[in-house]
Amino acid sequence: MPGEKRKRSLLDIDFVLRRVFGKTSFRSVQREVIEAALEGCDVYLQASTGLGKSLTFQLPAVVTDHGTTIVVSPLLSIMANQVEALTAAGVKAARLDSTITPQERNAIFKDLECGHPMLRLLYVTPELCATPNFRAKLAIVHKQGELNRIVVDEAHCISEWGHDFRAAFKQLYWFKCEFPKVPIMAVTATATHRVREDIIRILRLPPPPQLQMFLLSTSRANLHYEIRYINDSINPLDDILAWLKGVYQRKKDMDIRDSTGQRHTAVSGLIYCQKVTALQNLCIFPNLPACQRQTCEDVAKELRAHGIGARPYHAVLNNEEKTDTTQNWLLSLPGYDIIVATTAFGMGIDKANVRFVVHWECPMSLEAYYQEAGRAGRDGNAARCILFYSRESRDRAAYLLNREAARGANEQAESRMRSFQALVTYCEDTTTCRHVSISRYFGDTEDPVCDFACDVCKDRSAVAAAKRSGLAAEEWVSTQREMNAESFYGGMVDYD
Ligand SMILES: Nc1ncnc2c1ncn2[C@@H]1O[C@H](COP(=O)(O)OP(=O)(O)OP(=O)(O)O)[C@@H](O)[C@H]1O
Repeated sequence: MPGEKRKRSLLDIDFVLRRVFGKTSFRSVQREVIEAALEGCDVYLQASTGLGKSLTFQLPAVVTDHGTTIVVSPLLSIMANQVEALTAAGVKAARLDSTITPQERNAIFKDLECGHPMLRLLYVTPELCATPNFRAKLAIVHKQGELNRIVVDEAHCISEWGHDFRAAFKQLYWFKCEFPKVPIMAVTATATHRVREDIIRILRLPPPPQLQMFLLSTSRANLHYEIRYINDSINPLDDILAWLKGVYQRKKDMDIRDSTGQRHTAVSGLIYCQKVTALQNLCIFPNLPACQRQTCEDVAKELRAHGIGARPYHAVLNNEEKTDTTQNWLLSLPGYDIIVATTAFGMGIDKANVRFVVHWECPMSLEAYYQEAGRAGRDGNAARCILFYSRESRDRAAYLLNREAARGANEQAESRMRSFQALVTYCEDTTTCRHVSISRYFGDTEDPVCDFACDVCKDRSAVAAAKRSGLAAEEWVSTQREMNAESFYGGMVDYD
């Protein structure tokens, strides 16, 4: 970008922040990242969930008065939500994926080839970037001097050591080979040291100072992390009901004092449950104890029976039901305070006031847990992240991972198992601050300050006692596993 224009862009960023994005000030390093992008640098940005990383590539794309930014994203839902929000803000943005019509696709291609594309941001999948047709279109845009920047969102998907490896991401090295002068911006919340090295190497990002690295702490100070130790005979439902009722009561008491008049049950939350429907459940886990057979449907129904506005969300619902549930939850409507969902829910969904995220059972990796828990408290206010951990659910998750590895269904089995082990260590540990454990896993340079925002820092000995009384003994679990494999794994052994 010529000097004068660049200076003007730098002056315009505060105006665009307010006018287009409706924000009053920049958060954290947003300004520095945006300035580096506008200076034409390649950028690596690693920062916590919910920090506002999207703005750091969206704003430069808008403030530059010509040209297009290509955003490579792994998930259609993320693409759809970002394009919708940008369009609502009056920004010309589109996505090229399987969901658009041939007419829409042609219109996008026509715009790209016209010499002065109107599209400021074009969201694409990594698979599309590997196709000769799309590459040829980009070559035209580049030749016309209108290819401003390539953004690789969720860049950890590039690494086989990452938790969400996607083979097509590895082909993105093509951008630097073909367009060496077009800056690349790689963005992620969840990269370990090894994954970070892979991202930089595979994308062929240049050394500093052309590459500007922004490595921020993964810590989310406003999240309160806690583990609740259980075993197969304990149903998390009773615990959650008691906790929720306590929250509502405290809100009710405060409302009376403050006369705010706000609905005291308006506490937005997400409960992650592994299982989908009773049918699927019965097929896979026919012999599990009742509480372990709970599905999204069951949990939502139980909560509703206690007057709590909970709705299920899973793959078997039809699109209309899914949209209805999501929209009403986003609007915080009565009856839609809590979504009980499989982990597929939440990708790309940005709801500011989620006050809690509960994991009903053991998640499959520390990265997945950090990302899912990170959907709480995106407004910066305090939020709770509760994980119900049992050794039986740990072993069932490990069994599934091993089975997947044995079937050769996933070549990244080893790294998935390593990340799962990290999650188990995190759960079993009763002496290290939860924020510190997460930060160290991601290789943050400094330990975060917790300020009693986790169960360990609040009361270490109570956590140790809860673990002793809540978890089944290792000996018992291993005996059950060996002696009663079929009922322990709920028929999964037969299922093979
Ligand atoms: N400067 C700002 N002031 C106020 N809100 C902001 C600012 N920047 C971003 N936000 C808001 O922060 C929220 C999170 O932003 P975004 O979705 O970009 O997060 P993210 O860093 O990509 O997180 P994740 O990795 O979890 O997806 C959004 O609602 C966004 O509008």
